[in-house]
Amino acid sequence: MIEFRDVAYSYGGGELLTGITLSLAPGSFHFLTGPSGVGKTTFLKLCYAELIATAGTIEIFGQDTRSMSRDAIARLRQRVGVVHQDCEFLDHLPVDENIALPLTVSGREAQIGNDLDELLAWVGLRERRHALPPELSGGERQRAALARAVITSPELIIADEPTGNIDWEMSLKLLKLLIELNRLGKTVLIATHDLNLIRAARAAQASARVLRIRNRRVEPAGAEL
Ligand SMILES: Nc1ncnc2c1ncn2[C@@H]1O[C@H](COP(=O)(O)OP(=O)(O)OP(=O)(O)O)[C@@H](O)[C@H]1O
Repeated sequence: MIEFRDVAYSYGGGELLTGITLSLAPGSFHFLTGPSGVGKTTFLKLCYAELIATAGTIEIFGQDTRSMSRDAIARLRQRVGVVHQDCEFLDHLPVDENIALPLTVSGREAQIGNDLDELLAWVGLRERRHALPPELSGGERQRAALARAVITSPELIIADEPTGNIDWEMSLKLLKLLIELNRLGKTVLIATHDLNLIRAARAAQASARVLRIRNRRVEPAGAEL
């Protein structure tokens, strides 16, 4: 699904990431970990063509991101659901309209009906559907962001520190949702610094793999995690 071949990325100074060769198979479940500032968000952005490698090749869904047109990148993004670290919403729109936004803005309003009701129930926000984003708790925001990321039925789900600001119980609920998505065949990639979350995931989903950024490289983590 995603192939990195000798990839490097630099924001203009020295290389932040270098020598990355790896692949994420369809249906796999990966964590990406490493201390703050090592480049986790940058790596995720390379995985959905928000950033283009400064050296090497990245293929997403079999397409080389360096040679893709803007339209092709826009089409590729429709196959990826991203839960961003900051979980921003349009504060003047209720939760359900925010979740449906990816369909509304791409002219697919007709799809909203039942899908949205099911999704609200799945993330436990049916009762909160008319609330405005500033009225939501941290956990509710994260679940709304996950619902928004998956409403278009993406094949790949990328979440950047999805449990960053929420308590442990809520983190486990969110993890359960991500594992369910993986069991439905979605490929899942989660950046987190929370090693307990990784341990909990491995207990529930034995095939979860862990990548770590160290010395500017993304590599499989050892058995210590
Ligand atoms: N647009 C940008 N321009 C220049 N430097 C950037 C840009 N975005 C990120 N950086 C720098 O690249 C480095 C890696 O940032 P990144 O956000 O990828 O790390 P991270 O591991 O996700 O950090 P955190 O865990 O704190 O979110 C940081 O030093 C950051 O300041």
